[in-house]
Amino acid sequence: METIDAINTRRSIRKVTEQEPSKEIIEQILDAARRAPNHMNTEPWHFTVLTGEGRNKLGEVYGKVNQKNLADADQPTLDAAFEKGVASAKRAPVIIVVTMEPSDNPRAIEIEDVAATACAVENLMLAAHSLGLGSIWRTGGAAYSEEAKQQFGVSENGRVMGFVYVGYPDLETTPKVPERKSVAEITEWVDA
Ligand SMILES: Cc1cc2nc3c(=O)[nH]c(=O)nc-3n(C[C@H](O)[C@H](O)[C@H](O)COP(=O)(O)O)c2cc1C
Repeated sequence: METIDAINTRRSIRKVTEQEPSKEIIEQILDAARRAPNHMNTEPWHFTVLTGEGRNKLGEVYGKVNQKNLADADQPTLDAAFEKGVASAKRAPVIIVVTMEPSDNPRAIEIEDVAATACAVENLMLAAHSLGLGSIWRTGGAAYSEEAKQQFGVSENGRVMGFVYVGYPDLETTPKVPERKSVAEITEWVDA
């Protein structure tokens, strides 16, 4: 697939089949991720690939965050909220937890490390699409929780950037193309 076609046709894929992509194909998309631009070559990204029961690591985070939002609930309600979280982390056969540690180079700027990691995620998603996989970047409150930082070994200054769900698209559900502003609406040309 041409790069321009991959960019123009990628969609966030919310529904995928249970078929687990091979380790080789996941390594291929991670290889694309690590080629993203990054100022001062800080390479601030890290990827934790969850498959099978490994997805419970994220499920536990979702579960605990669900429970935190239920002040004064009884035990059965708390248990159900936890189980709902565990089930949420089974929505794709592979989930890639993307974390970022800011560089210790005193000249590095944190937002640039965040930007570089976001570029890596886009590379990853475009590579996935070009190889026939579907993906979606998910965050929600869980990504910004202390529980997630602890679970995935992120330092105080680091960040959980999100959870990229990967699998083979369930072809019965065609994602809607979100409306986008035209190039003219978002662009100003200055030539004098
Ligand atoms: C930083 C970030 C976080 C996102 N978090 C979520 C999320 O938590 N849940 C979700 O359904 N989609 C999430 N998305 C996907 C967007 O909803 C999606 O990109 C947007 O609707 C445009 O659709 P497209 O990716 O198909 O072009 C996220 C996207 C980004 C960039």
